[in-house]
Amino acid sequence: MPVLSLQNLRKSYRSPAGESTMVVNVGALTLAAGQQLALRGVSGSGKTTFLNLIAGILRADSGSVVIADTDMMALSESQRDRLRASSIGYVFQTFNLLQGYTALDNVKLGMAFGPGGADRARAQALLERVGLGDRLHYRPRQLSTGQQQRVAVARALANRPKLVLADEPTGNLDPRTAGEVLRLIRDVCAENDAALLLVSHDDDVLAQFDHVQDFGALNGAGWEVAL
Ligand SMILES: Nc1ncnc2c1ncn2[C@@H]1O[C@H](COP(=O)(O)OP(=O)(O)OP(=O)(O)O)[C@@H](O)[C@H]1O
Repeated sequence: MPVLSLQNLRKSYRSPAGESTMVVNVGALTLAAGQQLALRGVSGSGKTTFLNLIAGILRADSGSVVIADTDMMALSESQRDRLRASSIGYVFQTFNLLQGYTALDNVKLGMAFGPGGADRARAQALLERVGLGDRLHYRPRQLSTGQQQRVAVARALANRPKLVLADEPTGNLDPRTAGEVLRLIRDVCAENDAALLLVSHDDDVLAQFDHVQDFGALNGAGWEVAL
């Protein structure tokens, strides 16, 4: 059974002038456990919208998104939130860390709704693995941008999700740290047999993937991807 299976996914936005613009129009995409796919896309091409539809943060106008055996489109918003918390790790472009909490607590909170609940030892081990062993008790505003991004990566991976979505996950890191963080994301996904769907415009990031698709060219034409 695929970890992610979507069909005929469409999403339009209304412009401030009231015109409807279709931003996502994807015919089919299937990812099995352990598969890793990168989508190359320029700014504004709809990549974040696409990931938000898969994560159930946004609701599509039509089409289907199935995570393992659960149809996202059939769920209420709170059910989608629960499914996302238990099965999906999302590394957001803007991190979305909770400002009032330490790095360690941010990772533990990310685990609270997962299958194993909050696990301090695992949270600490992941933060050590992203090079933040000496920043466990720092709050986001006491961390550099790149350090915040690494906390976000640790949080997304903490639950051993079946599906990991990553939106420019290394966009704020220097090339060396970016390479390490990307390696970490890919290794943890491989260890857990998780599927990984990453979007980026960075050629160094894309070069690490065996499977790369051009999102900008293919979205809108109702494209289909099967690895
Ligand atoms: N709530 C909204 N209402 C109207 N238009 C929107 C809305 N959200 C996004 N858009 C438009 O949809 C398009 C795609 O936005 P999206 O954030 O998905 O792009 P992206 O490819 O992730 O870009 P970036 O890499 O710059 O983050 C943009 O042109 C944007 O103006």
